[in-house]
Amino acid sequence: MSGREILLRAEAVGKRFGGFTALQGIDLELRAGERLGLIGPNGSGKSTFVNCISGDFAAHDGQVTLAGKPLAGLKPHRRARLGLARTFQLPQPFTSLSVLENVRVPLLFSGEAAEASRRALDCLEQVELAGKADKLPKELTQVEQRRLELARAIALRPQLLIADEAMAGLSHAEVDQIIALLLRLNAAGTAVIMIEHIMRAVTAFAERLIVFVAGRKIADGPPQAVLALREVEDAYLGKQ
Ligand SMILES: Nc1ncnc2c1ncn2[C@@H]1O[C@H](COP(=O)(O)OP(=O)(O)OP(=O)(O)O)[C@@H](O)[C@H]1O
Repeated sequence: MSGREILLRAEAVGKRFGGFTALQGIDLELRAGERLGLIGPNGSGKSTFVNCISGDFAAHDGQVTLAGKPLAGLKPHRRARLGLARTFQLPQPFTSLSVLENVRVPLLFSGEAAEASRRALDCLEQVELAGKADKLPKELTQVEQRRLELARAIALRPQLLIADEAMAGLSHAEVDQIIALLLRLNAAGTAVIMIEHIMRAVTAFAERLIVFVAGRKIADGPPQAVLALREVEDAYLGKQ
């Protein structure tokens, strides 16, 4: 892994909401094809960090580069074209469009219009939703809606996929389905940052773990070593 090039580099990223500091001094290097788990107690800044990377929020401090290109000032769709994709904690499909159309939308904006339908169907096959291409999102089960959210995210063949709690509310078997799907995407070359509270999913998936507490990164390393740290245990027991 250490031989691969740096894909994402975050340096001293900080974000405030009014007088409240939600993130401070976050440094992170992620290599191409890496599987990173991002964990931390509720409110520790995980989604805020993802929002700063994805362009949904503007960071107040620091900078983020993807494959060496600064992301500051770029709208989310421009970041998507550079190879960055994310899912949201609550799936955000276009409710009046079919499942297939939902996956076609990002492709239409990317200049791949001619082959958008073929590519959209290919993405639905990857997430095992091709049989429901003509359904509306509301006709899907919860796990199918999560898979649709992932299909929309991978439509542009991202180099980096950030999955923000893609498994919340799912059954044990459904969680396994999403882990398998993310592992397949990763095996095909996509780096993945998994933000997740379901610890067995994180440990099954991630080859490296970072931990946020109160807007700061307190640990970064191999999962078993990170989870054995006293300060990580304390954070989950509410001692920090
Ligand atoms: N738009 C916002 N305006 C004000 N405060 C915000 C906003 N978004 C997040 N925060 C605050 O920033 C802190 C970090 O929130 P964030 O959602 O990033 O945490 P998280 O680690 O993702 O939590 P969870 O695991 O519950 O999703 C919290 O205290 C939250 O209330």
